[in-house]
Amino acid sequence: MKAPVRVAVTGAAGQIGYALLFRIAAGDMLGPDQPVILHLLEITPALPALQGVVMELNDCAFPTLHGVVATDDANVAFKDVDFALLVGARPRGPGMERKDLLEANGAIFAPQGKAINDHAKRSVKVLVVGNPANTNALIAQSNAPDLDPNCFTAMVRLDHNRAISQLAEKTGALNTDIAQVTIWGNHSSTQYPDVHHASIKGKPALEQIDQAWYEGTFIPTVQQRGAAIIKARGASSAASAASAAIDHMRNWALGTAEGDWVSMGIPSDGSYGIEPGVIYGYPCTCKDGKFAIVQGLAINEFSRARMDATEKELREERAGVEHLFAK
Ligand SMILES: NC(=O)C1=CN([C@@H]2O[C@H](COP(=O)(O)OP(=O)(O)OC[C@H]3O[C@@H](n4cnc5c(N)ncnc54)[C@H](O)[C@@H]3O)[C@@H](O)[C@H]2O)C=CC1
Ligand SMILES: O=C([O-])CC(=O)C(=O)O
Repeated sequence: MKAPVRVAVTGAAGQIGYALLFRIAAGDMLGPDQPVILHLLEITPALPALQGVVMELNDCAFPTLHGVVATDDANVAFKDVDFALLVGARPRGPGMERKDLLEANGAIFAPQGKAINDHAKRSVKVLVVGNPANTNALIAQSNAPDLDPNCFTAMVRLDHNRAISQLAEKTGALNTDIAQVTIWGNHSSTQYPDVHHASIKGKPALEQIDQAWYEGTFIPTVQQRGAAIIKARGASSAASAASAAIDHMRNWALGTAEGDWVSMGIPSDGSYGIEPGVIYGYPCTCKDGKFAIVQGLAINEFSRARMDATEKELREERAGVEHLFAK
């Protein structure tokens, strides 16, 4: 067994929290040889419910769970943490876009970014799940000037996994037969699920699906999947979101598979003509705890227009929250 690492999860008494904590504690995120100490943050009124979750975590007697800290104080929650999953935020209801949550949720991420800046390990890996995830990640990052900007990422992995599953279902392949799918841009309905470089059973995906299905069914299905789940369940996706968060962190910490990549919302460095200063979904490989953007992919006009549209939305979201950035 390795020495334990500290993993903060905010919104720990919420829907996603309930699907996430037990898997992290069981070793699904960092491996069965990596003990964790969970740091759980909630708002004060949710502390009794959080205590119930802590009781259940303890009752599982997980070999990899070496401790739990439950608190309503962000300075305690982020103290010395190696990983932080920022889930705590309001979910949307039917008929809303995720950016409609910006006013209610944006304000959560400035103080949390500052608390991470002041208390977390300098190597902390932060994943923002709470919506609108990309812009909330930007708010947190801008309030953490002492940390490497690349400590902050946003979750587009659920969209990535949805894209894989749609392709598998359409072509009768297994999820594991599909590689090199990309979600560019925002975790919103402007995201661009790109299969131009993807393969199914080692052969180009675009040769195995027709363009009409790609444009008319696949792209809108992936873009609108969150809304479809809300309509069906009456609540936003929780178990699949938790699973994607685990995938994102596991790959970031432990690496991506040879010959494949994953989609991560990361600070743009100008790659693919995307303006720096937004958190944008890119194809990434991970090694030794660091991510790198996959470079050199050919971008045709179809892709360019969609990559630019989602960048534009992110710049607009940013313009609406600049008052929350650290001065
Ligand atoms: N990026 C993605 O792919 C996805 C993002 N989401 C988003 O994740 C967020 C959480 O979703 P659910 O767990 O379903 O919501 P939920 O309402 O069940 O749970 C949210 C929890 O956060 C807590 N919370 C609120 N403010 C907080 C603060 N300042 N500090 C700590 N905790 C706080 C609440 O008390 C609540 O327990 C929502 O914004 C939702 O839209 C959901 C699915 C996928
Ligand atoms: O759609 C929502 O509001 C929740 C979410 O982000 C998703 O399921 O992708």
